[in-house]
Amino acid sequence: MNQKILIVEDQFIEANHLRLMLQRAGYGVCGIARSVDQAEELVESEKPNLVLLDIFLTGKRTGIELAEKLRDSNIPFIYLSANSNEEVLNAAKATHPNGFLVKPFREKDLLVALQIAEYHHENGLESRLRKESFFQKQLTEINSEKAGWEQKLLKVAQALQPLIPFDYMVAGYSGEGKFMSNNALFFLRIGFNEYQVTGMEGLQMVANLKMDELSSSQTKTVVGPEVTFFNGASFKKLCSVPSMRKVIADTFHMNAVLIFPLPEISDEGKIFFFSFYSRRNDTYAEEHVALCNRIQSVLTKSVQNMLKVETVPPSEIDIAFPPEISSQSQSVTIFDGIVGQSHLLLNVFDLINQVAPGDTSVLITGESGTGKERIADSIHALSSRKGKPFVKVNCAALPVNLIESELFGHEKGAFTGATERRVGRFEQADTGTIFLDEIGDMPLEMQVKLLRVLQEKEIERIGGKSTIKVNIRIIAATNRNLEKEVAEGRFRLDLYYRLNVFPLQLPSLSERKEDIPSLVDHFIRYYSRKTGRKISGVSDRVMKNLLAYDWPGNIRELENLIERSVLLAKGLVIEDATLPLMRTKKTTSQEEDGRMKTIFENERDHIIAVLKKCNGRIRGAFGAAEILDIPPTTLGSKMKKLGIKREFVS
Ligand SMILES: Nc1ncnc2c1ncn2[C@@H]1O[C@H](COP(=O)(O)OP(=O)(O)OP(=O)(O)O)[C@@H](O)[C@H]1O
Repeated sequence: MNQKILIVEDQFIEANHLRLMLQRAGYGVCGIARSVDQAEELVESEKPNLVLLDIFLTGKRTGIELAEKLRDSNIPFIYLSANSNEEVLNAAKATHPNGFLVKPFREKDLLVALQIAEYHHENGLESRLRKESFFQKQLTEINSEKAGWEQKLLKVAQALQPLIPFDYMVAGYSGEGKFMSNNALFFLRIGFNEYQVTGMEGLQMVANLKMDELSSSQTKTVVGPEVTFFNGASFKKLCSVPSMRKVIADTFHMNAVLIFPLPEISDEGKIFFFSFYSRRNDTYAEEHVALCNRIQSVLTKSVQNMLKVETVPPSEIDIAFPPEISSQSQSVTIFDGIVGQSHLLLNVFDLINQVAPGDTSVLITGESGTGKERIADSIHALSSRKGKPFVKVNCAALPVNLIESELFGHEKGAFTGATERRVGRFEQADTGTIFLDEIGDMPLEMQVKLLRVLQEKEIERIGGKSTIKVNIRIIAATNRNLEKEVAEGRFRLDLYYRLNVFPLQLPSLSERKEDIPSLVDHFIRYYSRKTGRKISGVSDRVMKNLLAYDWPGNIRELENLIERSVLLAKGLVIEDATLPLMRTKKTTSQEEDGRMKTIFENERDHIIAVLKKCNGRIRGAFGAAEILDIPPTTLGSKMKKLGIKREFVS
């Protein structure tokens, strides 16, 4: 074991004790630092493989500051700390540690934590390399295909998504020019593997700008030769002056950008570049810059090839560039039964796609009824454990005195009433997955036992004399704020860190109201089939109310309401759906309730108003598409997305 470990700990006795434990286990200790300054020097001179990091140290700076540097240098680290308050915990969590040990800990805990950290670090590197080599393979395939420039770039966009998350991507030359205006492509993500692709004309139309206004924004958009990113406030500042970035941010509500130039490809001094935009305001980080630098040369070669085989000379491409093409690939069906296409849900799909194949523990958080159990089903179904046991345990529903025997099992005669041997849930889940729902409700004394299962992958039946090895993947879920639970002493910090290897936060329904129309459609179809009733939709008034409601019970509440309404509907359309009055916002006009409409509601209302004027007619002269100045196909897809049905508005 040639591992060099740096100990960053200001308590001399504790540091020395740690050194002895590590050396006994065969690790090399390359230094002990008492402050962040000392640690920085040792990191520089000794290049440790791993750092054990106390949070509060001698001097003003804390271990959390050092952690950020370690992350940038790709050095794994484990925090050593006593239970801390919520603020410190959140800051520590944000640095993505490779482990967390709560003092005092046993030698065994330390060694297991080290093994896990090494495993995750190597696994992380390995999965990164795997993803990157898969991307290179995809590029080779794309290059060998006989397809047009836009089709090829679309495939590049799809291949880039798992490496660089984005909601909008631009590819083209920086600055103004004929070549650029005909070849720049814009990719709006509208599904898991689905994009709407437009040229400049398409963007011009959606942004509602004149072509010369857009060209002038384009001229002002400078792209340098370096990979750069802007998140949140710095992105806002970047967009405070006119540019293409401002147009995109304003039109599609973006909050971060990563600019990835390919300086070797230039035309009359203009550099070819990709820009990735995200609606989240913290998406991009140094790791994306490093990734871009690693894939830059292969992507450059690939784009050069695509440009070479583009048969139509750029100057001959005229304005007849298809205003919109879209793509949909097979993989859209992998999340069968999980309805919605909001960017927040697409982010969740990306994370599931990333984590499902491995054995990593997953912690799903989110309000009650947001679909945590649904997501757990999906992770198991997409993993290599599919077809093996999937055992669900609701920790809140188990009586405290039965929970241990339920989870671990017991031997015959282990306690009064144990007349038979019982195989516990962990054993039942062997080779498969166990889903621990409502983990935040697990009593503290059981948490210690669960921690042992997670660390040692073995259990002991109550009254049993030997340990039993189990091979299980753990998915846990809670609607509680676990950080708060830890800070208030109700949840063990070390267990929290062991479960939180891969956190998955589900958005509430009120954060993704644009998914309501498709969820309503889905539940109506489901309950119509189930009850044998023929219901085709909800009236426009009902949809308005559903969109204005804030859904404290999330999807479950919506599902229950639709189930009830399907049963009670008098005709083919649900005309009445009673929502709790207190929480329904008035929808008649924004002046009445003082609430400003969202862009989504505004767009929906405007389209409905136009459709009403045209008696539901979409195409042709005086059709809604003509009045709205968008292609009928675009209007069709917008109506679908916004839950507008022609028959209900005419
Ligand atoms: N995206 C979705 N598409 C369709 N149905 C969904 C979706 N998400 C959840 N549901 C349905 O909503 C209901 C509630 O979901 P689920 O039980 O998974 O929520 P939960 O977050 O685990 O709730 P709790 O915290 O109360 O246990 C279920 O009937 C589920 O099938």
